[in-house]
Amino acid sequence: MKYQTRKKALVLLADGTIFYGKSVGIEGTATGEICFNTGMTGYQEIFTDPSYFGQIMVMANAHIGNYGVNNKEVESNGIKISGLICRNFSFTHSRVDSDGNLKDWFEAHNLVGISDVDTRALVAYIRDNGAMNAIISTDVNNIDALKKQLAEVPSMKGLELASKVSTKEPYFVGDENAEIKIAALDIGIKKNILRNLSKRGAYIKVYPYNSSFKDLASFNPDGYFISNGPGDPEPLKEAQEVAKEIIKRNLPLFGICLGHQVIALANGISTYKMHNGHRGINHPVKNLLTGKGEITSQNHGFAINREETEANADVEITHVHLNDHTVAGIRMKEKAVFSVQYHPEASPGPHDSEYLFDQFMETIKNHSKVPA
Ligand SMILES: NC(=O)CC[C@H](N)C(=O)O
Repeated sequence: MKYQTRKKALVLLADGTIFYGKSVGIEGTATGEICFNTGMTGYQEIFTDPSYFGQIMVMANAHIGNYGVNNKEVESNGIKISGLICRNFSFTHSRVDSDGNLKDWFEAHNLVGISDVDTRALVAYIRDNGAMNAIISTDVNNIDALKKQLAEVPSMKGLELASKVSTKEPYFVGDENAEIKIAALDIGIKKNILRNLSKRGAYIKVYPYNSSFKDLASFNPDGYFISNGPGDPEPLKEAQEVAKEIIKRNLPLFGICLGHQVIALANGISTYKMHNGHRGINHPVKNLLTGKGEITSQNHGFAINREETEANADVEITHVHLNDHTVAGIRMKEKAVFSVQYHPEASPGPHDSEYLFDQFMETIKNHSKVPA
């Protein structure tokens, strides 16, 4: 392999802490909220997950890039993280069905990445000190200017980001002759959710983030879906309005992650920013309805208020995160409405929770049998 001269680069945290590393190829500066993912595989799916928009990703896995990239393993139309921090970046890769290497892919998408960072120390630091903004840069001699630039980066709390990643125009997925029609509100939707719905026999129309209930209802769907996505759920008033209208009419509704938070807000349950979110592919969740455990894929920095959920007469907690007992899933007692804080579509991650898509299809089928 040709020896690469690699520029020194740094990570500057909002509290002034600095970690040094080397540029993985693209020189420049990137900003965002720093977060870490503990998954040992699935980097390409993570980098393209729209829920990570506006975040600098620290990969806890020691090796990134070693299996290259594959054009099919994407969760959206491009890289959505704002920058990458890792330990060892592999400039060569080995995998039969790869379409190229990660460095070229980063260059094609203009992504700033830093390797050779002591990611174990950095992950422990963020874990202990909580989520905060950061700047990564190859401009290592200009720390005062970087500090100024970092001070301008908005806080994730209160930040609306769905509009940055949502589709501009509605589009369709699946077989138009399918038995079940679903209207999906795209506030940052992952492709694997659409794959999971279409492979279960759904024809889906995906709507932009600011669509109204009337827009979605014009498709005459059998069920409604509100997607995952980036940012704080609180400012997403239009999406909350859509959820309220669906709930009012007792129509089938399933929400994932940001969609789950929107459904909670529509029920008057508040959300809060966690000290440090859940991001990884081995998070244990208990299904309180079956008593069974699930190993889940997670990616969230906000959660819904547990006390308010328990006190809400219309809502019941169905799933609990076993590490910290945060709410991982809810359903509405008298309605065909349920949601989870984690990712049944995984990608990456284990498929223990795929049954939730089956449950959604069943809910829709049973619901349509009930006379209106
Ligand atoms: N994956 C998601 O939908 C994340 C939801 C929200 N942006 C959060 O961080 O909690």
